[in-house]
Amino acid sequence: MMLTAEEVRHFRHNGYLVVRHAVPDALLKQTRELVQEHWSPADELSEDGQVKLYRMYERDPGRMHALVAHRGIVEPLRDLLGPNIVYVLNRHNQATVNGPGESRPRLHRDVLQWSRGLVTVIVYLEDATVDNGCTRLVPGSQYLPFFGVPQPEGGGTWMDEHAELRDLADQAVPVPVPAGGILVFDSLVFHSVGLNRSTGTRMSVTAGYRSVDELDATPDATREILVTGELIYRGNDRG
Ligand SMILES: O=C(O)CCC(=O)C(=O)O
Ligand SMILES: [Fe+2]
Repeated sequence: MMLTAEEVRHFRHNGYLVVRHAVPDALLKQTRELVQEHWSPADELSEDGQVKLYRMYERDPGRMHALVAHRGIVEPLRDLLGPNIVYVLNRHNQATVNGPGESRPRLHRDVLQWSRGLVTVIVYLEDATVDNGCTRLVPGSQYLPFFGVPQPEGGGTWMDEHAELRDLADQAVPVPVPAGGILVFDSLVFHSVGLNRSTGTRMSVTAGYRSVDELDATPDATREILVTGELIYRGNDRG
């Protein structure tokens, strides 16, 4: 075990966990350079006001694999998800540049429901502080019921579209994480980027992981990358 039983319980109960010093400086620098090669300050802003560069793995499989399969990330994930884990290419797989004053934060979930679960990992390439718009989240909100309404372009669920959830918006807490640290959360936790009141950027990579699906006999290699263990199949339809 890399995480303690208390940390695992914290993740399950509150829905998130911060792991400091997960990514070493050289890998952090290499990833920052990669993002800088693909980012232009003129890039269009996302719904919540950030520049988001999607399909990062496809843009540079070598450097992205080095990051998303790095043991500083995968080892804590093993304690949460078991020994067989895939990185998904079709949710997140993105670099984010949260620029000064740009964001219009909206709390949301990254997936619709728990039985098709996902874990979101945000790797901070620069310090994420209260001032420059660190991620905010509502602890324990992974246990709230299903709030469907799929978005037109896929993605999760916006809290502000559900009147029943309005009072919870005030319960979001900021989670500062120094560069090289990661925030791991149950993708059902309501969260958002924070407003950047500083003069600099807050650069990060957002990644989605899940356990290998023991009932999927034909994993789609074009949409998931094994990062540890093996692609097991345990369906009892094999005669
Ligand atoms: O960058 C952040 O702090 C949050 C990003 C996020 O929620 C997302 O990309 O889905
Ligand atoms: Fe999100």
